[in-house]
Amino acid sequence: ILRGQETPAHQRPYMTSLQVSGKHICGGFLIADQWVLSAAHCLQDAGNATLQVLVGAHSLSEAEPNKRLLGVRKLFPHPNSSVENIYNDLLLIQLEERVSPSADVQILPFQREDRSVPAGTQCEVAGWGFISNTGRLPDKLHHVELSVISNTVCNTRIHYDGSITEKLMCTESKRKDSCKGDSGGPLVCNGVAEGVVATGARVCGNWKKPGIYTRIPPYVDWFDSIWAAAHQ
Ligand SMILES: NCc1cccc(NC(=O)c2cccc3[nH]c(C(N)=O)cc23)c1
Repeated sequence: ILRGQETPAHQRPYMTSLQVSGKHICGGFLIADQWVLSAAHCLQDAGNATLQVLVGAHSLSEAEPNKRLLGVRKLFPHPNSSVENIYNDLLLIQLEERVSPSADVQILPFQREDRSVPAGTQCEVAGWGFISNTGRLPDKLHHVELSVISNTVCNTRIHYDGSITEKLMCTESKRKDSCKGDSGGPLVCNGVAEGVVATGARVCGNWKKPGIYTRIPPYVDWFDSIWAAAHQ
């Protein structure tokens, strides 16, 4: 998170850290008591190493009462996700066990209505990703408030020149921005998850490269199909 602020401890209790060998690689968030939503591109950084999901954390290193490092039962990268492009960059993670909700571990509701978030809406994103372009990683959760920009503006030549589909959305990236390590985290607008941080351009905080987020509503049927199969 560039030019945001350290989050008051446990104030975003839905946030999870996706870890490989005890190292934070991506964000994610609890959408049910055994399910986390993140980004498929995060698996690129994982290779075939063991993935774990940290819940209930503020600090990545310090002991905290409700902090739990959980195993992964099954990974469901979106079938149309690809290393080649930014489309369908979603990963559903089935945890080894159900989490018990607490002050520090809560589910975040996601948007089911497929209506675009109006340009100018103030949303927020949180994560343990880069807090500087030189790649400084924080120990504690950060968040930043970002303004939504329309896909029309985001598709102009100076920005993404037509590559932003209706399954993606953009936020301003002038100074404040999400960055490497924030991928998979939620874009929260009016208390509801509307998007997931996509591994955007290789730059952060450059107004010419707005933040790119995978919109959640277009994928609700996919979530439901996975859940139906898992709970048969
Ligand atoms: N909203 C922008 C946004 C959101 C999420 C992820 C990213 N970027 C990266 O994942 C990334 C990947 C590789 C090298 C990189 N170097 C840098 C950098 N020095 O800033 C970023 C990256 C950018």
